[in-house]
Amino acid sequence: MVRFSNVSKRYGGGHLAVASLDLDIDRGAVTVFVGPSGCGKTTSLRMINRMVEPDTGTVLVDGTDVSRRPAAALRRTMGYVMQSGGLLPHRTVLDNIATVPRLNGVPKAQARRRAQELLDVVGLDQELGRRYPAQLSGGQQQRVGVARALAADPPILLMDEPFSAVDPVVRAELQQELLRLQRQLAKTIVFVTHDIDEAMVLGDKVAVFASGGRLAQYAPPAEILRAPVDDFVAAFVGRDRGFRALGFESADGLQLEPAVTVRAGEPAGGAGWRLLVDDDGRPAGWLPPGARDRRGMVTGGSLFVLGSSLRLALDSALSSPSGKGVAVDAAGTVAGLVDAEAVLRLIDAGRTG
Ligand SMILES: Nc1ncnc2c1ncn2[C@@H]1O[C@H](COP(=O)(O)OP(=O)(O)OP(=O)(O)O)[C@@H](O)[C@H]1O
Repeated sequence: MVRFSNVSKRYGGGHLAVASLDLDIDRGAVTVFVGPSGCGKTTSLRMINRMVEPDTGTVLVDGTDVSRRPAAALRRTMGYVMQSGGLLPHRTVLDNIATVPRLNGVPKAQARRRAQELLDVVGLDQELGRRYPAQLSGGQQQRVGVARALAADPPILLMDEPFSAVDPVVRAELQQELLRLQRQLAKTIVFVTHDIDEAMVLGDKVAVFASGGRLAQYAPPAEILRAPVDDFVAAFVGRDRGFRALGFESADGLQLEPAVTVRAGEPAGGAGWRLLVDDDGRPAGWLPPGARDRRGMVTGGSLFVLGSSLRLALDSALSSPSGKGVAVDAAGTVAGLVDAEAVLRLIDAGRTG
């Protein structure tokens, strides 16, 4: 889809911003460029839509050298979302979203109707369409930026640190929204960030750049966590990478223990830890040894939803007051208990088997 072939760039006699980059970006997937500040991520991204021209090498989109296409026409085939949102302050939200379709000659009423639909797509209230960008929160502005990039239905979306100016909670929401959208739209997305966690959440593949514009590793996130190619990548992906890598491991095959449950209102017999459940069989909390009724109940501990990762399975056990994680099915009903050692045994079996 997008291919960098031996691409280099140096600005005004300085250091190499991008050094002999060879990279194939998969169609319909999210590719994340990640790395410390100044390592050439934005420069590489901007070479795709000719906002920056390479000194040597070629960037191909669908087999065509982008330098052979007029820059303005090329850019209209690619959505572009940037950190600041880049919205036009004197235009309403709807008119901002309709910008590219209007440039492409779509009549005003039709472009506005499409813009209205896109508000829904990115999870914004219809009523916000009449406002101006300054009357929106940072997270809302970023959603408008995504809607605007999608307006002409381009096959490629270029996103340059689009979520870095919003707080961590909104940022996590926007990441999940983007993944949801991508499941429906299957665009080719190139996403720049300096946040390795964001890269791991979003990327089907992650390109880790090092200083001097060198591509250090290009692989799916699980592989980068499991097998960083060198000390730079290992340091960049962080200390708890072993634990985070479990987030990409399936928990299928994990043996659950039967749960000793007590329904609210029933006598709480038994000696050890007992799990209190509501009338629908959903977990309410734990009764410690000796506790007779729900006045002695302790809550806390994450739930392990069946089908999710080993990371969540282990976390449910480690965070549980009883030391056993609570596994639930999709309806939230208790399915059994997770023992940390069972998780470790499964990891071990994967290593040796
Ligand atoms: N227009 C420019 N003129 C001169 N030097 C530039 C220009 N744009 C970028 N550079 C330099 O090129 C190098 C790569 O910059 P680039 O913005 O691509 O890095 P980045 O990895 O995206 O960094 P950041 O995460 O800080 O945005 C840096 O050393 C930067 O100072």
